[in-house]
Amino acid sequence: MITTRDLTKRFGRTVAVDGVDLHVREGDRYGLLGPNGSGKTTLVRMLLGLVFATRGEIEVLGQPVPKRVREVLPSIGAMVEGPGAYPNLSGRTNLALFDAAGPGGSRRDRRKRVDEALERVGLAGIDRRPVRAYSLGMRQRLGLAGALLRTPRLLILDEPTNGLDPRGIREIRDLLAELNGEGATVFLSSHLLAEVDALCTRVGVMDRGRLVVQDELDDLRTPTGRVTVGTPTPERALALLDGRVENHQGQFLTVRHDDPGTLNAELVAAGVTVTALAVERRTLEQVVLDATTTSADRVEAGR
Ligand SMILES: Nc1ncnc2c1ncn2[C@@H]1O[C@H](COP(=O)(O)OP(=O)(O)OP(=O)(O)O)[C@@H](O)[C@H]1O
Repeated sequence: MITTRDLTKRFGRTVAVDGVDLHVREGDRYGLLGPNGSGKTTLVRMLLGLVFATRGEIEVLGQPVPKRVREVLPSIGAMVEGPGAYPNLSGRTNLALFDAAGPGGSRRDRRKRVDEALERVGLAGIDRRPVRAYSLGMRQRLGLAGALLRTPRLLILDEPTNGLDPRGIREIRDLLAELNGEGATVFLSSHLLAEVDALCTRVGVMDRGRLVVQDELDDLRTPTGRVTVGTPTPERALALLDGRVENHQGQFLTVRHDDPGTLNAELVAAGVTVTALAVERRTLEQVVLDATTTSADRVEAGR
């Protein structure tokens, strides 16, 4: 769906995007993570032909970008850096104008399409208020409605939940999962780990212009070599596993062990009731921390 090779963008002496090989496959829910300034927005803009690359190649929906970008844009729903809207017009009028810029049938069809898009993003009840009176969250939803007008095969969204409250974030996440279930590939950038963790199946991590991680989320969450055991008799388990328990809290023990099966057998054979058993895995946060350098605004003490 999206492939880049050695994609690079320089702004003067700044290398905003540095040799990125991106692979987004059909059906993915791909989350591009990275701190502010790591190059996400520049990368997203290049995918849409809004910024020209200094070096490298881009293919979106099988076509080279920017050369053939006009052919693929009708199949893409995009929202990049704060939805642009005419502030003095209502949300509905803005969307109607946006819709009018594309192909698409009778007046009735167009109105229906606008209504459906507003409904999907939770703005069905909007009145005639101008967009300038909208909250950031409402603007964000309006931008998303614009991206959904033409049942896109591919959604490219830069920080889609920016400015939304927790409930709004949840709603947009559910909506994106639903659209993905209906066949749309979702590619989004975010600086929020939890958001990507909750929604995405595939993750890329940017660090100072470079793509330092790209993998399935499940494959990134490798086991840590520890198993969490729940038991109503933790003392007995502690005595049995002497020296292998790293942490003990109430009825839960964290045990250094590679194989939950043999651990369980050992506990049961010794008469310990096991009520829970879980392999501990690396969190996405750990993956990101391991892959990235210290944050750009941190100043280390010199020696
Ligand atoms: N038009 C531009 N001119 C000069 N430098 C730019 C321009 N656009 C981006 N940069 C620089 O490129 C780097 C990457 O910026 P970019 O906006 O792509 O990062 P980001 O990860 O999207 O961050 P944010 O979340 O803050 O948008 C930054 O150092 C930024 O200052």
